[in-house]
Amino acid sequence: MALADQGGGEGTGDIEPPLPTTRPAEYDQMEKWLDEHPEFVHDYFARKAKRSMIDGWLIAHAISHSLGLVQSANSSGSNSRNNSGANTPVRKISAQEFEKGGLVLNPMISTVDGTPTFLGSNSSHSSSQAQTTKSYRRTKNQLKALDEKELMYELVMDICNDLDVTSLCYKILHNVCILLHADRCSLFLVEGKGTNEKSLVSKLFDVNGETTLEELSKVQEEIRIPWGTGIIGYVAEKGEVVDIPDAYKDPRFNAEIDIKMGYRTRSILSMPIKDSEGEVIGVAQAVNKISAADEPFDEHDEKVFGSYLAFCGIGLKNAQLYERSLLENRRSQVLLDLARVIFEEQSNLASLIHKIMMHTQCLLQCERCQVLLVDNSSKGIFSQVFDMEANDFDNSETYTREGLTEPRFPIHIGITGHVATTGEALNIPDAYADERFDPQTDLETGYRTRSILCMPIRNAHGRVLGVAQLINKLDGMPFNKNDENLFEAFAIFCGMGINNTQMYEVTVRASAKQRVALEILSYHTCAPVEETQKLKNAFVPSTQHYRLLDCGFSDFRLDDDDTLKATIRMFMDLELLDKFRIDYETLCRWVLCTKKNYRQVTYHNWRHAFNVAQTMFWMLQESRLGKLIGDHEKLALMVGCLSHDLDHRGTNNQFQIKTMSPIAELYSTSVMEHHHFDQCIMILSCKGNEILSSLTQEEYEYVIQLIEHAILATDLALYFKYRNKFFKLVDQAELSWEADEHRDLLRSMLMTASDVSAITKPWEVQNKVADMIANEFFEQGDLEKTQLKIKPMEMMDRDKKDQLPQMQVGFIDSICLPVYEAISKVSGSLQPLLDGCKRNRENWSSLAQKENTPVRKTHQNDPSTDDIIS
Ligand SMILES: Nc1nc2c(ncn2[C@@H]2O[C@H](COP(=O)(O)O)[C@@H](O)[C@H]2O)c(=O)[nH]1
Ligand SMILES: [Zn+2]
Repeated sequence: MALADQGGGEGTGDIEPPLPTTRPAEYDQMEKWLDEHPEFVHDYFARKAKRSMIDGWLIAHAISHSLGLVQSANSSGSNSRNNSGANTPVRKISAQEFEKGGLVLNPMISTVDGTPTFLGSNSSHSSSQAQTTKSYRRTKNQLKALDEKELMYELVMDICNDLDVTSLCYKILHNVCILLHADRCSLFLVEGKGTNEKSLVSKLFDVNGETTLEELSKVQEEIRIPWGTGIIGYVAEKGEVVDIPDAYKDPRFNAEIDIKMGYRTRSILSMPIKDSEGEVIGVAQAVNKISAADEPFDEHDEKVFGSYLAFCGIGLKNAQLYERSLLENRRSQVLLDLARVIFEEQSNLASLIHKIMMHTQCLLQCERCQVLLVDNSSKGIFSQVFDMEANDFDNSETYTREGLTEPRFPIHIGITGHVATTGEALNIPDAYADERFDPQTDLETGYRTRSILCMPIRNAHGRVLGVAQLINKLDGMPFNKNDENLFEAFAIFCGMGINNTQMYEVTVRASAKQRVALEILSYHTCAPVEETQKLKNAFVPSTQHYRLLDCGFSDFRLDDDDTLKATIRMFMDLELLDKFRIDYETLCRWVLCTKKNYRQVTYHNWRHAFNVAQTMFWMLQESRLGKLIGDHEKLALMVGCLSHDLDHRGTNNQFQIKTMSPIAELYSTSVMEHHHFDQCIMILSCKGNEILSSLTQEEYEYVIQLIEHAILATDLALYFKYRNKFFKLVDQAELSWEADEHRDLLRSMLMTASDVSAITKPWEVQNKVADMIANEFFEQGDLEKTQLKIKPMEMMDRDKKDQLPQMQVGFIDSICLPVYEAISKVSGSLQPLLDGCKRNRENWSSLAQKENTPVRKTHQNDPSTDDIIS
């Protein structure tokens, strides 16, 4: 928004109407008076200025540095660019400001009305400005009235607190004019390091006692003088004073400027300005002493000049250091802004690159900015090209013209190709003089490329992801060192941002692929409609029919359909359907699906899960436990038993770890048990399987937590961990139904008792089941031998199959008997389990004696068998 528009608010009266183009004479007089009374102006504004006026000033001064870009970008503060990410404020300063000093801008902030701005109300610029204006300055006439000592004191005081280089230089020259009665003064500052790179740049030129700083900064062009050239160059190089009475007689004098300015130089007094270490940091030059007889500068002038410049040197050095620190601060702010912008945009590559280009173009003030990304799969081509022109700021919709250029073109062509393939940054002042430059696009579009700055964009590992290219600086100059440095920092941030975004996109794709895979999987794992209908319509025989309340129950005589119906019968008898409003068809589908998700492995299959559930059912129905255990717990225990070995692969936890299976990557302990629980949740959440859907959220969370606990408890490692606590509570008759921890322990022990309950079954059943278990172990042992090339533990080594009886005795002694003894103490009705277990021990023991091998405590999860496991 232009400054004149600021007063548009009707009736605000804050801003004066714009001045007419031809100003009345008194305005000029008034302005002159104001110029001469800065302390009054300052005081007046401090008291009277409105915030809108200050904003107007800030905007006007910011805009003048940033060409038309700022206007269009400022107006983008509206929400019209939501998708493009253009709402993110862009710091509107150019890289040139880093070189020369100028406005000091605050970090980007939002104004009270939410419009993004970088024009903070308490900018450090205003504080430095305040330093230049707050000190009281005497008028020229007042100064004339002072004697030489007083004058020197006044003029030293005038400069000693000013930290703004431009204002300080102006004051120095203004004061030198007064001190030396010079007609004009100029000041040149040293730039660059090392004799070869050093030069002198005019800071202020031809200042006289009347010119204001504002007038000077409007008209002055930069004059650059090579080191050692002319009078100024000589003074700087030699560090000596040069006093020339008649300039035209001195061969070092260059009359060109006189000709250009229409001025006649007579006498010159040129003197080095040195810092406290004696290093020349600038040259001040006084021209034409004003005196009645046109006398040149004399020795006294040299002395006065020298004394004053000694103070000026210290002040100037301080101001330069201060300016540099502000510069560094601003550089950090710009890079921080960019970092923030980059890291807040991680999801959309196009939007991220747009933001980067917007910031780059604003900062480095160039006609075009391009980002070309190397194709991920085929490294030989650029697959994405983003192109932004300076005037694209005006049109939010066409901000990046990705696709205007052939989107897939070979990487090795032109400047960008060179940078992408070599990783080398290029700063080309004249594109047409560089043989790597391909003028084809210029020819086709009529555009004229002049200067190019091209940088590789790398990821954290140094891999080139693409290139960023700037074309034609707006000021017509080639890109300089400062541009290179800033652009390099940009490229580093871009690399990180682009890498993150690409990774994010890969992750999103992977996650989408995973979801598709899960959809397919869930289709295949869910029960088919016909099977569900068949089970739903089937007659479900009684508990007695299936002998579900026989302690010696075996599934051998049941076919698969019977196992499904018997499962439903158990849910019915436990009244779980009524208590938890489980839809009958949903229960049928869930049971079918659960069965389907058991693999056809030798032992850890659906039949095992069904048998475990039957033992739990028997315990809940036949013992006093059924009265003490709550309905939610019963539901969780039954679901837990049926789900506790879901998707078992016939191999144990150690095998998952040894083979570094994906499941072992997910979990470090109770590896398979966690997987069984995950599968259980997956099935329970599948559409049509939601048997817990009528529970309140709180109930649901509680039951799920109980299921998880129940399934994890089937890891014998956890059984060993917690059983002693339980045994102690039981032995000391301290088990309390009120204590959650005791209930947890009891449920865990019931899960173990059910899981290994084949050991309690009649001998024919136990013998057959033990055979299945042993065979599954041997299958794992075979895999370990053939695939892992390791010696399996004895229990899994088919060469040791004769040792099965004594191993079974070991299993009974170390795992089974203790748990059955403990739970039968909790409820006498559970004694049949202990009795059955003992009977089987007898049988295995006598077989072992026949084999004549000593009984060994042998089990994979028994801590006392660590020697065997290792
Ligand atoms: N050596 C034997 N191990 C057995 C027997 N019955 C069961 N088990 C093992 O116990 C755990 C139970 O956990 P699960 O949840 O995986 O079923 C498991 O390691 C079984 O292999 C047996 O008669 N002998
Ligand atoms: Zn099991």
